Order: sequence, then structure tokens, then C-alpha cells
Amino acid sequence: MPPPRPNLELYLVTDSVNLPPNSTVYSQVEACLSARHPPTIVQIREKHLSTAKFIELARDIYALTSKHGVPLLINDRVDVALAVGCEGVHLGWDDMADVPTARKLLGPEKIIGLSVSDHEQLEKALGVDPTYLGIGPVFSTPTKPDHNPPLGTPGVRSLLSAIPATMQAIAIGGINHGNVQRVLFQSKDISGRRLDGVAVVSAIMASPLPVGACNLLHETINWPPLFVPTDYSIQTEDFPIYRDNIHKHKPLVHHITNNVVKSMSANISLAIGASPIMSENPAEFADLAALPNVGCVLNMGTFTGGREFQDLFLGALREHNVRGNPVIFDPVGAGATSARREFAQMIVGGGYCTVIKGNEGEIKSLAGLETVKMRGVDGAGGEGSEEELAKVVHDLATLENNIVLMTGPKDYISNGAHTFCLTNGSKYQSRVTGVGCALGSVIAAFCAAAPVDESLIGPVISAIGMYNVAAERAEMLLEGSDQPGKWATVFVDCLAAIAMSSENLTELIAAHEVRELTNVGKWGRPAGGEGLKQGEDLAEA
Ligand SMILES: Nc1ncnc2c1ncn2[C@@H]1O[C@H](COP(=O)(O)OP(=O)(O)OP(=O)(O)O)[C@@H](O)[C@H]1O
Ligand SMILES: Cc1ncsc1CCO
Repeated sequence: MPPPRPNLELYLVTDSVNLPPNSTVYSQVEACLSARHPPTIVQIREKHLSTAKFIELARDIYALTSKHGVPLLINDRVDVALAVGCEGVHLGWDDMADVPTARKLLGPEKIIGLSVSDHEQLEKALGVDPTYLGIGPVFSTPTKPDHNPPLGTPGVRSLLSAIPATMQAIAIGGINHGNVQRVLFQSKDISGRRLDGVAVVSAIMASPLPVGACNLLHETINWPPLFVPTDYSIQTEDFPIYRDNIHKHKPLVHHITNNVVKSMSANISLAIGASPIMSENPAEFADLAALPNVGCVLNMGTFTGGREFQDLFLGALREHNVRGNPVIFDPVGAGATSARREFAQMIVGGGYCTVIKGNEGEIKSLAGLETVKMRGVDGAGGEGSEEELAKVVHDLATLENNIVLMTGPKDYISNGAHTFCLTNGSKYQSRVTGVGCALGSVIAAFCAAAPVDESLIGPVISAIGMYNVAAERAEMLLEGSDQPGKWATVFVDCLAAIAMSSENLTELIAAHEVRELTNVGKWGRPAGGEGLKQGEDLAEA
């Protein structure tokens, strides 16, 4: 008899804790099964019901799932699965029965799933031959507060690549429609091995619209990936529109940033017409993230470490990811110490960072290249060639499916499909602490003010361009005198003047060298493009 091979594409796991008002586990599952695209498999997970109540609930739900031809699994309780006669069980490592015992009790036709969260468990799991493996947690999730540390998509990929193609595998933990494509895309290994599905808990069970949640998840899973960068191009004539959007929408920038730059970041946000809020209270993250035109800056500059610091960053990342808000992550000092590098990698793996922004040492360190040793948080600029640096941002952006910005005397920006180099700016920017950090606020504001379906590379380049032009103007106003303190003040004034003026931002930015670098990383030697002419499409420059 061939082993069962269920369709695991959209795997619903029930949760009785975070239900919306006036609903039950039964009513949520019933609604889901009536969706145009119902879950392909359902697992009942109940940790606190008595056996009799559990069997009663499972029987009722089994009547529903069998009517719709959807397999039903029971979490942990082989006895409940036997009593109900449903299609199988899902087991963890601390559960009542192990896989061989469950197989003996249930027989060869039943589905037996097993959770794995590290390579050690995986090795043992492969020896007991379950029907499928559930890899997780991918992200930190409130439905299982005692879970292992999040694997991130690199962790899922690493486990998936060690699972034979004959064994099915899904991912679980904090997956919702906002991150599902990223999970599916980034967990693919180089051999093309991909997940057979994703398990979803709160994104459906806590939704007041479970039918819509199922249909949306199905569509998001099956649509061409949203962030796979294929034809993102930017139009330089849109630069002024991105600036106007700030005045129109007055974006809110939620900062979790370091103590050195809080005041500067708030003032720079105000100078460009955005609204800053410094909030490190997780109790208000969901409310902040739910506001319109919100961006988030996560800056780990004054890295205190510890569980609280980790929860702060992961909590904000989760709430902003759920709402699809842009998150700008600044891995300050990631090249200076291994604790910082590990923390930065954990954040990038623990959610979706729309833009990763750092200096050369930080970005290289995050990319796993330890060639630069930073002595502190300021950039170790000038070490790499243009080809090398462009390749680093291109490769990291491709891997993360996002935008990566490496700052320094030249800024390199890539979304994986297009890589740009901006050469404007002032030497004073590296002489006043926090100028790089505050650029994160400006980028967040430009991204949060952009239309939701907009590719964000244009707003990001506009933000950097405007910032650096203001830095140059401030330097010019010093007329050659060496006054970094004065420059910092004049810089904020120049930034406010450009942000609020009707000067043509395209002309201001494009008058400088903004180049698209072609063939980055393809043949090892990217060719520099021509200088940009006004109105020219950078993608074709
Ligand atoms: N020598 C320079 N010449 C021109 N522009 C520069 C120079 N150094 C930095 N910049 C600009 O300053 C901005 C911040 O970059 P930088 O690399 O200094 O950030 P950072 O190291 O994160 O700063 P910090 O940690 O002090 O906030 C970028 O927009 C970059 O273009
Ligand atoms: C100096 C310094 N140390 C930690 S954060 C910070 C500000 C610059 O990023």
C-alpha cells in the first residue's frame, strides 16, 4: 500500500484562544470549509479540553471535513483520532505517542505528521518515517509563546534541504498572507526543493473574516510572487511625487532606535514633514501598526541584548509585517561584535525587513562576509571595490527578496533586479554621529507615504538623494571652514528647505551621479552605467 500523500498546500491548525468575538473553533472551521479556496487539510489543536469534550469537538468537525473531502488530523492525541476515525495525527516530541507507536495503532493508511525545529530532531525524524514534517517556528508567534527560537527562512531552508524529496514538508509559525510568499520563495533550496505547504493558525482562526482569509492565502500562495523582483524599474520623474506624498499623507515613523540618535531622528522626521514616534512599549505596537501610512525603523544601535530586547524587535517586526508596513532595519555595529551580528541575523530571519540599511561593515557582516572588522559603529568605508560592494548588496537583496542599502562615500542600493550607485553626499555625514541612523527615518517616511502597490526602490532612492543633496548644500554654506557641529544644524535646515520647497527633486538628485550598475554579480564584473540624464528611466540608464 503506497503511503498517504495529502495535499498540504494550505494547512489550517485550530486555536481556541485567539478567536474573534462570537465565534467558536467549530464555527471558524465551518466558515473556512465553505470558502472558494478552503484549507486543504485541517488539524485540531486543543491543549486544555477533557478527552470527552475533545472527542465531541473532533467528531463534529470530522463530520464537516469529510463532507468537504478535507482530511482531518488531531494534534498529539492518537486516542482521539482513533475514537473519531479521522485521517491521522500530528505529533511533537513531548507528545503521548511516538511515530512508530502511532503507526502501529493507526495503521499504514493514516497520516502521521511530526514537528522538527533543528537538525538533530530532523535526523531522528527521518529514521521513524512520518508522512510529513512540520518545520518551525518560522517566526515568533503569540499562539505558542513557549516555542523554540524562530528559525527564519534561512533556518527553514537549511532543514528543508536535508529532507528527501519523497517526504513532504510544511512550515509553521507566524505565517500569514503578508509573509507567506517570502516563506515559500526563500525556503527553496538550490536544488529547487520547496515546501509542500504552509500551516496557518491566527491568520485564519483569529480573523473575523475566515472565508476571506482562506481565499486570500490561497491566492497569495498561488499568485506570482509579490516581491520577486522582475521588472521593477524607477522613473526619475516620480521623485517629486514621492516627496509630495509625504506632505499628502504625513506618514508616521515608529522608531525603536538607539539612545544616541533619538532626538536627531525625531527632528529630521519633522523636518521632512513626517511624524515621529519613539515607542518601545509592545502593548502599543499593534495599534501603531494599524494606523495608515506607518513605517517602522528598527535600529539596534544601543544593543542591550537579552530576551526583552529581542522581544521588542521581534514584536514590532511582527505587528508591522502583519499590516504590510515598511520596516527599515539598521543593523548598527553588526560588523563590530559577534553578539550584534547574531542578533541582526536573527531579526532578518525573524520577519520581513523591507529595507536593510547599513554601512559597509554592517551589510557585509549580515551577508556572512567577515572581511571587514569594525572597531565601532561607524562605517569601515573604502575597503571594497565598486564591483564587490554592488555584488554584496545585490546578493543580499536577492536572498532576502527586499531592498538593501549600503551607505558610505558611495551608496549602493539593490532590490535584486536593479542595483544603483549614488555618489552624492558630504564628508560631514561620516563626522557627525547618527546621520546614517536618521537617514533610516527619511527612508521609512518615503516608503510609508508611497502607494501600497508601489515598488519601493524609487522612494528609497528619492529619500537618499534628497538627504544627500541637503548634506552637500549644508557643506557649501560652511564655505570651507571645518565646523561639524555647525554643519549638523545647517543640514537639518537645508533638509527642511528641500523637503518643503517646490524645487524639482528630479533635477536635484539626477544632477548628481546616480547610476544603475548592470550585470551585477552575473559575470563577476559589473559594468558601470552612464551618468543619469534628467527624466531618464534609471532601469534603462
Ligand atoms: N564620506 C562621505 N561622503 C559623502 N557622503 C557620505 C560620506 N559618508 C557617509 N555619507 C552619506 O551619509 C549617509 C549615512 O551613511 P553612513 O555610512 O555614515 O551611515 P552610518 O555609518 O550608519 O552612520 P551612523 O551610525 O553615524 O548613523 C549616507 O547617505 C551616505 O551617503
Ligand atoms: C555611537 C553609537 N553607539 C551606539 S549607536 C551609536 C550612534 C550611531 O549609530
